[in-house]
Parts: sequence; C-alpha cells; structure tokens
Amino acid sequence: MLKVAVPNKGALSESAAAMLREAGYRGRRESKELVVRDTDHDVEFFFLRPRDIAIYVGAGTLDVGLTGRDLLLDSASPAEEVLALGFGGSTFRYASLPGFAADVTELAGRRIATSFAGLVEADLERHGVEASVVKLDGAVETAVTLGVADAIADVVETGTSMRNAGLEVFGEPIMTSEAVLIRPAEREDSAAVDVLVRRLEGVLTARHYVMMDYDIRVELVEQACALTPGLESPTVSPLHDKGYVAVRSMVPRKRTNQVMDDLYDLGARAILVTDIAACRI
Ligand SMILES: Nc1ncnc2c1ncn2[C@@H]1O[C@H](COP(=O)(O)OP(=O)(O)OP(=O)(O)O)[C@@H](O)[C@H]1O
Ligand SMILES: O=P(O)(O)OC[C@H]1O[C@H](OP(=O)(O)OP(=O)(O)O)[C@H](O)[C@@H]1O
Ligand SMILES: [Mg+2]
Repeated sequence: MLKVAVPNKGALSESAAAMLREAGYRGRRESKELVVRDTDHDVEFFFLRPRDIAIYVGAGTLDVGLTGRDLLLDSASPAEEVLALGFGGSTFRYASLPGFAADVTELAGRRIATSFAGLVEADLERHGVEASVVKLDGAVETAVTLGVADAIADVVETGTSMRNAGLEVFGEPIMTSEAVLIRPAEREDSAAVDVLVRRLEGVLTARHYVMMDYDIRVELVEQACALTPGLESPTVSPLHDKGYVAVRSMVPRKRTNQVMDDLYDLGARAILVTDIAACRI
C-alpha cells in the first residue's frame, strides 16, 4: 500500500486535501483523523505536521509527501521534489524596522529570529555572514518589537503580517516556495507513485486550462490555430457548411478572455468555453 504524508493543519492542509480529493482519493471525514486508508486505490494517507513530513519521507518510512519547498530545504532531510503543486506560494525573506538594513551582508553580528533556522543558517553561510540565529516556533514578526532579535526571516505571502508588525522586507528573497510532492532522495519511483503523480498532474492541468470551441471560416483556420495552438495541436472538424470548420483547443485559463476577444476580432463565432473536470495528458 502506497504511504502518503499530508499536512494535518496549517496553511497547506486545506488545499492539499482539496487536491487529493480532486484526484479521486478518499479524504478525512473529520479533522482529528490521523490515518485514512483508501483501499479502492491502495493508498494510505498519514496526516502529519507539515514540518515533520520531510523527516518521514527522507527516512523512507513514507513513500511520498505533500509539504512546502521551504520546509523540505529547511529540514535538510534526504528527500527531493517530484512535482510542484501550484498552491501555498510564498517567498522567504529578511525583514526588520524600516531602514535597518539593505541586504543580508548588513546582518553581521546581529540576531535574526526565525522558525526556519536551517534555511537562514545556509543563507548566511552562502553570503559569508556571521550572525546569531534565534530559533522561534511561530509569530516571528513580533520578535523585533519585543527585543529578542534585530531582524527576522519568515514566510511572506501577502505581506500583511510584516506590515502589521511595522516591519519591512529587505534584500533579495532567500527563496521562493510552494507546496511540492516529495519522495526519498535517489529512490526509484514505483508504479504506484507514478499513478499518484499522473493524477496530481491531471488536477494541475484541469485547473490551469479550459477547453475552447469555436467556428471559423476555412481560409482563417491557420490564423485561428496560431491563437489557440493547444498542447499538441488543435482538433479541426468539418462542418456541414463547407465554408466553415469547428476548432477545439485547450487554452490557459488566465488567457481565456484575451483569446476569445482575439478570435472574435479574427471572425470566429460560437466561441464556447468549458471547464475540464479531469484529464491525463
Ligand atoms: N500565508 C501563507 N501563504 C502561503 N503559504 C504559507 C503561508 N504560511 C505558511 N505557508 C507555507 O505553509 C507551510 C507550513 O507552514 P504552516 O504555517 O502551515 O506550518 P506551521 O507554521 O508549522 O503551522 P502553524 O502555523 O499552524 O503552527 C510552509 O511551506 C509555508 O511556506
Ligand atoms: O504575508 P502574509 O499573508 O501575512 O502570510 C505570512 C504569514 O503566514 C504564516 O503565519 P502563520 O499564520 O502560519 O503563523 P506562524 O507564523 O505562527 O506559523 C507565516 O509564518 C507568516 O507569518
Ligand atoms: Mg505557520
């Protein structure tokens, strides 16, 4: 049975559960369930703290896990990224009171509070900066106001937590993170892992693309196909009226309205857009 680690709470847990549900797997019936067996698919889901997931997967006791890229790197566990999952996007950044510093080199001899000590220590070493790292569990933004640190390094999504604490980010982002599927380093994937990866890729594709159909005059079909090239090539079907063809193509969801406007200007009509419920590419 394939053993999969899933965040039990925190910023990634709801989106991770939603993605697995969309991929056809059984979810938790209530939030206190720690293990869910999906016997139909021969998969067992272990609901764990997001920070611990890379440890279990790196140790090889679980086959794969969903966690944050930042947590994976912070743990230094022997696990590696298989697939980026397109949610839980954030950057990891230094911040302090306005005007305190312009970049990491100015942190020499200072105290930096964080709950990602591994990431921060590696970044300081990369820049040849000697500073002390104050390890905290969370709500790190308050550390400067309370005087336990001169600066912090933390997850930034909207920037609201930083702003509320009166802090400003400085320097280049230490890293860019999102939720990722991980597996033990240097382990050959099994057929069961391949199926899970294909299912998750199917969810990503279904989320990122829409299906677009339209009718266009035969002499304009090449120009229309250039606007809607699809993943491989659009489907072009004859219509009863020989002067027209019907075209069907996948279009990036974000570009839907722009592509419809461009097609309309070109002369396409009966332009229809539908959601893709599921797919295997
Ligand atoms: N506001 C956010 N937006 C996007 N991703 C976030 C956000 N906060 C945290 N994350 C990501 O979620 C992952 C785990 O963080 P999370 O805050 O859920 O764990 P935690 O701090 O251990 O748990 P908790 O905050 O519930 O105590 C990390 O990969 C982090 O980048
Ligand atoms: O830029 P923002 O949109 O404000 O999001 C970033 C904040 O979200 C997370 O906090 P969380 O709620 O997980 O609390 P924690 O710091 O105690 O983990 C993270 O640690 C930041 O504090
Ligand atoms: Mg948190």
